[in-house]
Amino acid sequence: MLQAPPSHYLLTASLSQEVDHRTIEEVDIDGFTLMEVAGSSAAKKLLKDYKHAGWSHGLYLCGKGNNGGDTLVVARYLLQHDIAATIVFLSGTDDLSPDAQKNWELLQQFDDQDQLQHHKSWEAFTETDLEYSFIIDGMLGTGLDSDLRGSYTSAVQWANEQSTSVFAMDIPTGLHADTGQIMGESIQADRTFAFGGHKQGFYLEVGPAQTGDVTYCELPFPNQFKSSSNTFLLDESWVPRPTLQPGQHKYASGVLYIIAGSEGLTGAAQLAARSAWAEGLGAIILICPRGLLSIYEQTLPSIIKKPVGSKSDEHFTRQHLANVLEIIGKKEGAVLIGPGLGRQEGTIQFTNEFLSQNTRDAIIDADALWALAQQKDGWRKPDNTQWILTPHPGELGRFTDQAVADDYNRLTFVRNFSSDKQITVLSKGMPGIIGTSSGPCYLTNYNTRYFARAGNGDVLAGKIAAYVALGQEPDQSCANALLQGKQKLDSYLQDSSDLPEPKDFI
Ligand SMILES: NC(=O)C1=CN([C@@H]2O[C@H](COP(=O)(O)OP(=O)(O)OC[C@H]3O[C@@H](n4cnc5c(N)ncnc54)[C@H](OP(=O)(O)O)[C@@H]3O)[C@@H](O)[C@H]2O)[C@@H](O)CC1
Ligand SMILES: Nc1ncnc2c1ncn2[C@@H]1O[C@H](COP(=O)(O)OP(=O)(O)O)[C@@H](O)[C@H]1O
Ligand SMILES: [K+]
Repeated sequence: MLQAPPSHYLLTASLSQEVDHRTIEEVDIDGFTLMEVAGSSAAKKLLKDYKHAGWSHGLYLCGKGNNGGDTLVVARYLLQHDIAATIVFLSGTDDLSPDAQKNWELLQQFDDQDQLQHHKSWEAFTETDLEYSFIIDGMLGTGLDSDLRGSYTSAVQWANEQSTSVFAMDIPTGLHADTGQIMGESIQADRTFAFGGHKQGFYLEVGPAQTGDVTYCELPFPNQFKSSSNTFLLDESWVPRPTLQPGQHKYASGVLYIIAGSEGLTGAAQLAARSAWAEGLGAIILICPRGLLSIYEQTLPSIIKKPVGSKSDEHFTRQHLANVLEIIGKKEGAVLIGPGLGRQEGTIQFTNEFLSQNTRDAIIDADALWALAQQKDGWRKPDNTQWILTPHPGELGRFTDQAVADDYNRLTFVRNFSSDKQITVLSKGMPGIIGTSSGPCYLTNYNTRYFARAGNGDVLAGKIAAYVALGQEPDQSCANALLQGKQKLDSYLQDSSDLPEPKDFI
């Protein structure tokens, strides 16, 4: 099972509030202290990372809640470094949260050189006309409860039009912490300092474009308070690399059966087989309709081919079922089914009967997903097997009548679907989402659009299947396959500005 470190737990707004609250109530670290840790941590990172930027004057946009309070702490630290501060209180200063109020009083005491100005409304501020070295967004944090109201909208629009860098405290104002949707308007930050946890919405919908770079600032929250998070950020900083143990015998270091290909779609089978082979498997056995054997004999020399049916067969049908089950019954191994199978009626019947009788771990991709979805909800994974489904958004949508158009709904659906069906689901797209049978979901944070070319799904399925055949858990196999593709993408882009092709990810 994947085990994300606490820095990679993704928080919703309510979980953030619960963690704050429990830390204050149960471990007796008060809110003022938490605010000090949050603001000082962001301030120190800013001072360190931008020490050569020649900052002289910052603009701080503050709401009346604790997000505004964090921002006043930042202003105080930077003032200590001779960076003047203009504070704009969008909701005035009469109704600040108690900790923000304390910090406002404190900040004024640190202004011994008259470097602090403030305005008690957005309208009061727009009358002035100074140049600022940066803008800090401390208007709203996890307390956002609706589309932006009042002058918050104008302030956000104005900040987004400035050429100055914008740094968001905790979350860009207007971005929904759970869904990644924009609530009317949202700050488009250059960088976001996430206090005590990344928010789930950073990685959904437009989240990545609004947050800019995300910097995690640790707060003294006991890890167990975050443990009800069921969503995690997947990146190479923590996912264990696969440990491949080449066996003495070809059948001892992982056997993968691939059931793929049909007339006109043999390329998908070849890409999946090559991709899996590159991971060092002992043996790959490509089961194919006999009519296609000659193609694979020429293109896949390292792969063992087991043809079924007669020479005129160019797609799978039910008549092949007994033979296929017999082949995969011979040696332990995993099964990849789907790439290029086609959607003939006979193939759909073959696939569904195969899946109901197969007792091997199975990776179900492409046309096998199509076949499965034809059964509507009337399918169950046989006991004692592990299944991984790898749907792209269109394929995922066939398993549900609910809308999965936005990422939050997709995440919710993937979580419920994986747990109801007791399977692992790799929902392809941006972000990629791995859903597991026990509940946890994992989100990618990199640009997956480079993979949106025909054939990349076959390569990905081949990699996942290879890792399963080598004995990795399903969630780990999906994570490794995704991140391996990302690594290949990064190194490809270092040398080339062309669009990568599927072969570049093998
Ligand atoms: N001690 C702690 O707990 C810690 C907290 N931390 C920090 O606190 C942040 C959460 O603070 P928070 O809960 O005070 O909420 P926050 O986002 O500042 O604003 C709430 C106010 O906004 C208003 N408002 C809401 N929606 C609005 C809208 N659409 N348009 C306009 N106004 C709107 C609403 O006003 P009302 O409707 O009540 O008049 C409400 O009063 C968190 O993100 C982190 O930065 C951590 O750093 C350290 C520990
Ligand atoms: N390494 C990877 N990391 C993230 N996403 C990936 C990776 N490889 C493939 N994908 C996802 O798979 C999709 C391609 O799969 P799919 O649409 O099924 O294509 P096809 O079956 O035509 O090859 C990409 O758009 C991307 O979302
Ligand atoms: K903010």
